[in-house]
Amino acid sequence: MEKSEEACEVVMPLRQQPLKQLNRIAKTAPVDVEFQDLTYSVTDSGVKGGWRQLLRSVNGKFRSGELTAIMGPSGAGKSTLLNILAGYVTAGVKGSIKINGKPREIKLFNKLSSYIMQEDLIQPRLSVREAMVVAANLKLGSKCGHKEKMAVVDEVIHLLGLEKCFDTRTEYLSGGQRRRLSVALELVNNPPVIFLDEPTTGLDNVAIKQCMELLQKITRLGRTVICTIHQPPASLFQNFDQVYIMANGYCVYNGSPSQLVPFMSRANCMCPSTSTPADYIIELVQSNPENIHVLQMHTQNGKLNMRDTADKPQQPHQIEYGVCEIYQDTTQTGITSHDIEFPTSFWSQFRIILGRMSLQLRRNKSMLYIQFFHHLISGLLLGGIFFGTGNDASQTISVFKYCISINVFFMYTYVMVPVLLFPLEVQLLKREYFNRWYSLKAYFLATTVASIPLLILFGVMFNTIVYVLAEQPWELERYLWFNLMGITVGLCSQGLGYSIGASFNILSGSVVAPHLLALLLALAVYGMGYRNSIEPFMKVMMSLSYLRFGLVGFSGVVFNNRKPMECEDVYCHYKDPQVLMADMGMKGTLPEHQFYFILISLVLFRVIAYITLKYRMTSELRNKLVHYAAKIVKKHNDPI
Ligand SMILES: Nc1ncnc2c1ncn2[C@@H]1O[C@H](COP(=O)(O)OP(=O)(O)OP(=O)(O)O)[C@@H](O)[C@H]1O
Repeated sequence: MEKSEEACEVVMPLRQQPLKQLNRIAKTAPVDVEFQDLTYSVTDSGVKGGWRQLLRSVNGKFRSGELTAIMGPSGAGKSTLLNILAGYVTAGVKGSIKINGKPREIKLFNKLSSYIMQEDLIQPRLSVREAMVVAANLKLGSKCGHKEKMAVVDEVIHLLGLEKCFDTRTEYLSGGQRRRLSVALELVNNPPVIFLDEPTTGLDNVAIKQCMELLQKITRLGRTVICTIHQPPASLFQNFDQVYIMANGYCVYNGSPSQLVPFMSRANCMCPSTSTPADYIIELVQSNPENIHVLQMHTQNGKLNMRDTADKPQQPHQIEYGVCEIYQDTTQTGITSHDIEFPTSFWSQFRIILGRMSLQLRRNKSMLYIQFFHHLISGLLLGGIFFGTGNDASQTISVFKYCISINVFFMYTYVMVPVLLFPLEVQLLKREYFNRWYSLKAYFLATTVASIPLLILFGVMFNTIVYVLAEQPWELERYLWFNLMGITVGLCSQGLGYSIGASFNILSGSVVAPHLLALLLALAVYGMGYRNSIEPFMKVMMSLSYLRFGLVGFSGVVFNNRKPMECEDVYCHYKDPQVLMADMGMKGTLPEHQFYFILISLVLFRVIAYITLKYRMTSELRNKLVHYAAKIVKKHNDPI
């Protein structure tokens, strides 16, 4: 940090220098994005026919080395067009999208482009430097050495004016700094195409100006920069190389900002000298739908491009790269799976993500304290309630309730944490996964592994407290099995929590989870006390509840292979705990078997969570399923 500040003082600030590092890592040719007759509809029960057209046969071409703004009033279809061009939405789209004149290969295109979403989704509890280093490690791969990566990080940080907050934690950044960091994170691998959804929203005028300057700088690297913008300040309108104005799913202007006034004159919509052209055209299309029709006819729905010069040739000095590896890939027919791989290997991705998660976990002090005290206090309370019952024959039923309570503790604790926290994590994952930082498998494995040490640490602490306070037998094997049961029930519950957290938002998840847990708990204790008279159907149902295995497992650990308990009364019915095991329908059960069944549930829940995540992340798959489902429903509803 000090070093970079020193350097800034004595030499020309880096942001004024040519961007050597970024230029050096750019191995891709410039990319032009062209679209023709792009139409997109969604199901909407509120409109006639059940379908709503969001894009209506729009056309256009966004060139490399140019900063293009997609503008228009709210609801015009700007974000929809951006999502489609970026490949975020694919199903239900008609028309063609070409990359350098060739049909777009979505997976290869994702490798060429970065999408910066409207919400600044940035990993918390990392400094700007750490967040950038993680991005560089994941996005630049092993072909680039550590020194080169750091040089790129330095250059991007200075380019975006983030040097002052190099060591600031991301959660303490201002709105403008967060926005710049979102751009910086995606810029480290210098992608040829950058999409930005509303990059100026929520920024003040100075920040908007800085943001525009930044986008222009990136454009000068030969990048294709496409952003949506609601209504730019008049002073900045002319800074765009191309503007694409939309209204009600149509294109009403496509061309250079300077050509907008002559264009409106030709369409008999003279712009008064008191209005700025950008504001005026938006007012026009908002005030009267007929104007949309007139303007879209004049621009042939985007086919005509009103450029200052008919077709600006690429400025050779801007593009300094000779080798066009990825471009060649995109135009080759024999695409190998290697072409669409991630920049780093699976294990490197896993290692980097795990490192980041561990650091974030360590820094989340309040969460650590809460978990520590939750386990400690719960352990003391539960141990206090069942104090000294472990070998008391008059309390055998209490010991069984003790097993239920421990099971319930592990269940609620480890289900509810991911239910409440994972939906936020999914939002962050969305940005990084869509921009191809890493594979979902590497992320999911890292998430699973990162949570294990704390679960073991706190789980063993809780178990030891309740074991000692309840005065369970001092036998190492029994104590180890007791811990193993608790930890597997905890891990299994965590898997269930991930499945719920990956499927629902926080609100829905916190309603669904307790209902589901109540059901699993009811199945776990169903028929206890009725010996073996449980109906076969209910036996099958009970086998669906991992809590049943947990309960039987804990009971087996506590009651199996022990001498008769001490009885101080005249008669103790459950002096031999096996009598209770028989009454509860658990006689002859071995904790090992219960442990295996819990393991199966554990794997099952993780697989469900992974598939759900994959479904949520892969917009293509999700959109296709929704699209086909809607088509089937429509078919059935249509009168023959
Ligand atoms: N999945 C959907 N189902 C139904 N309508 C949708 C869907 N997605 C978008 N829309 C509608 O399509 C229209 C265009 O949406 P879009 O988000 O592209 O607008 P926009 O121009 O980006 O607006 P803003 O500037 O307010 O963000 C809006 O009227 C929106 O309500």
